[in-house]
Amino acid sequence: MTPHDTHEEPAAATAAPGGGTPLLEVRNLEVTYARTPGSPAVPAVRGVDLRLEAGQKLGIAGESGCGKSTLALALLRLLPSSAKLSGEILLDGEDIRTMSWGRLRAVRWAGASVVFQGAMHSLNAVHRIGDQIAEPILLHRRATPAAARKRAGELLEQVGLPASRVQAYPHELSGGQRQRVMIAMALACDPRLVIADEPTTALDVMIQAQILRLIEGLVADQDLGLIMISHDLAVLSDTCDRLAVMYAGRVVEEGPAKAVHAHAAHPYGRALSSAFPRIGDLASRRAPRGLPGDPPDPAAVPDGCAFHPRCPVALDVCATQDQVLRVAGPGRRAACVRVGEDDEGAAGAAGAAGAGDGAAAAREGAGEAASEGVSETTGSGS
Ligand SMILES: Nc1ncnc2c1ncn2[C@@H]1O[C@H](COP(=O)(O)OP(=O)(O)OP(=O)(O)O)[C@@H](O)[C@H]1O
Repeated sequence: MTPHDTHEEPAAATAAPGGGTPLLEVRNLEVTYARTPGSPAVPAVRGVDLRLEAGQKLGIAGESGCGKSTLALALLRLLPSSAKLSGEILLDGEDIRTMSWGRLRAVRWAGASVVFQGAMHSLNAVHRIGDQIAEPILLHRRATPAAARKRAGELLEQVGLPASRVQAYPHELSGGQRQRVMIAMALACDPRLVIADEPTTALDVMIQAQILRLIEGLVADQDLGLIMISHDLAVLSDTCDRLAVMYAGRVVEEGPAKAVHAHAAHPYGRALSSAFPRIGDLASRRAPRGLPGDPPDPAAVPDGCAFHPRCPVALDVCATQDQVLRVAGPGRRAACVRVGEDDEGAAGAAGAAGAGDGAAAAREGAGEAASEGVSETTGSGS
């Protein structure tokens, strides 16, 4: 039985206020990459559910290799042919996974669009910026060349660049300006949903903040849905309404962004949030904590909870029992057997381990918590 089968709560990564059709609903999404003959397949995304309304901003966080980019590519069927995709991806109720290529081409610009990291690689070095922005408008909006060029200038102004930059080539712009151009391109056909995969990773902190504010403003003005992907929980909690934390291809925690960042319910969420400094931490010069160990090879995910070998508060049961998302507070879910304990046990032990003592020392803390009456049967869920 997959964890998906045993969800105790319906998928509610972002609750639909009116209960109507959400902008995006992802149900039990699985992506597996085939490898060369003889090598095991890589299950990169394993049973992910998401839900997003227009005007909402969902952050997806996790370490390198946990499947964030695969999830982003899957949402618009941009995966390589070696990837096998299953589940449902409903954009305004229409399944992206099963729609025709013709319909998909239209949806890719007008329904949803993607901003990738590294704008220099995504822009064509030999074409002027204006022509590159105008191209999808010509193709998908059937605009005249003059109207498409005019719209390209307007879009540049919308992202804070002078319309005259339509004449520029990518190498004539700074990294931050190029990222603004990528955002202008993503908005060219008035999409309902924008997926931004590490949109500010290559930029310095000041430019990063400007781009994030720009994205926030555009989402608010145009009532877009936004999915922003990053390894940096602090950036996501600053920009997004809700957060989903991924580990080894699964969502292991979800909830209101600021609450998850400040006080994660899953030990992995806590470790991830202590790995990135908050403003208060910088002021107090508190050093960010690392997370010992590496994420598992997706082709050989450990039995039980995939995080248990690194978990500072793991119990014996975690090595054998798969964990499913369970209620972890108002609007929050986490896939941890220890959800529901009082915080002093689990979070206290997590703090000890996060300070760098390693998993073994932390397990001692967990053991103490367990001997103080923490039930190992707390919501086993499997
Ligand atoms: N085309 C591919 N073929 C085979 N395996 C792949 C392919 N693309 C990604 N993977 C594997 O799938 C897993 C998830 O990768 P993915 O890029 O989605 O993770 P990520 O969380 O976005 O990482 P990062 O933050 O480093 O981009 C990794 O183990 C990766 O090696």
